[in-house]
Parts: sequence; C-alpha cells; structure tokens
Amino acid sequence: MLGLPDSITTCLFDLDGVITDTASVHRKAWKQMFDEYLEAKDGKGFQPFTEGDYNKYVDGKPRQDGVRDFLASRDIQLPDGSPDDGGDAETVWGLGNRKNTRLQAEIERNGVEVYEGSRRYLQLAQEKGLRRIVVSSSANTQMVLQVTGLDRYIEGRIDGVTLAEQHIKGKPAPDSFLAGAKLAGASPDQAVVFEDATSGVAAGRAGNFGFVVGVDRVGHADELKRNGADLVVQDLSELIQKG
Ligand SMILES: O=P(O)(O)OC[C@H]1O[C@@H](O)[C@H](O)[C@@H](O)[C@@H]1O
Repeated sequence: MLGLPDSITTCLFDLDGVITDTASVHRKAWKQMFDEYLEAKDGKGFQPFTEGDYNKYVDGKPRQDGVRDFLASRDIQLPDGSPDDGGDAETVWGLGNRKNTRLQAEIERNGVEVYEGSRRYLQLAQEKGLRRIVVSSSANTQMVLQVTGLDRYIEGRIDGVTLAEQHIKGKPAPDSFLAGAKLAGASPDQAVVFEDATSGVAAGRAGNFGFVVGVDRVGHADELKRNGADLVVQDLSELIQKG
C-alpha cells in the first residue's frame, strides 16, 4: 500500500525536508550563525561553513549535537552553558539559541512551504488507516505543524522537546524512532521511517525498522543508500504512483 511493504502499519515521518521545505531554512540559519561566529574568531580569512558540513555534522541531529559536532570537526570545544544563554554567549547553548532566533524570524517572515506530495501522502495514509507519527529532532516541530495546518494528519509527535524532557538520544541513534513506533503501539518491523538526512536513515537502519525511505531533495541519494535507505525517492508522490 502506498509503495510500502504489506507488513507496514505505521509511518514515522521526519519533518524538515521530508514533509516541509524547512531543511533549507535550517541550513541557511546555521550557515549565517556559524560564519558569523567563525569570522569573529578567525578574521576575514575564516573557513566558511559549507553544505557538506551541514549534511555531515548538523542535519537531522538535535540542535546542541549539531553545534558540538560541527565545532569538533574544526577542533573547537565550547562549554555547554545553559538553555537561557543569550545569542552572544560563546557556549553551545548560546550559538544554538542564536541560530534559533534567526530560524524563527525567517519562518515568521516567510512562512513554511509544505511539499504537496507529502501533504497528499499524509492524507492518503490517514484514509487507508496507516498510523502517522512525526519524529523530528527539531524543538520547533509543534509550531511548524500548527502554522501549516498539518497537525490534522498527525497522531503523535516525538520532537526536540520530547527528546530533552525524556532524555531520549537523538539521531543517528535509533531511540527517537523507536519511541515513535512505541507511541503508535507498533514494533519496529511494522514501521517505515521517512528521512532526508543521513543521520536519519542511519537511525532507521540501526533500529531495524521494516522499511527505510530516503527522501533526496539535494542530490545525495548515494549517501542515503549507503547509510541505510532501502529505497530513495525525490518526492513522496513517487510512492503514491506505485499504489
Ligand atoms: O533547532 P531546532 O529547530 O530544534 O532543530 C534541530 C534540527 O532539527 C532537524 O530536523 C533539522 O534537520 C536540523 O537542521 C535542525 O538543526
């Protein structure tokens, strides 16, 4: 059904880049923040944050892990600081908060675009009785689902807020998807993971889920396959066509 093996009862959807066109908004906010930080630290000749850096160290991971993992790749270590650190604090929380302010301002200014193929897929999955859970590392998940009206299709959510509250490990660990399957009362082999990030498909593989769909919006299909996708599509409408 809907391009999935017959054994699948439950869909676990990543949000940014799978359902909504927000991976690009995150990427832009990360780049602005890191470039600003690196330039202040190293001067005009600083080595900018690249798309490769985003895909490898940041994409799909909880915010603080993204800050830590990218900085570690440049041999930089900062103290964690605390959640209420201002954007000017040179801490993991401070830099993460600075990026979040930019992200939220951008969403407020331009809204959020929903991939039509994904909205249609959610609707059909609902009509056909498949369970529908969003599993995202983003602490902004609820806001994005609300402003887009997508919350009407979603039965449950494991997101950046849940991860922090319940001390659940972020992607590439499989724990957030396992928590999503549990929320739907499904075993991992009955669930499909939809992911656009290499850390996300790796989490799908590590959790032994029934099926892992990689969603390639940026031309990294090979990376998605190598890291755990059983199938790679460019848009969920391709799965609808499979029937
Ligand atoms: O900063 P937020 O909104 O909590 O999101 C954390 C991460 O959430 C993921 O969904 C995005 O792919 C990442 O780019 C983002 O960094």
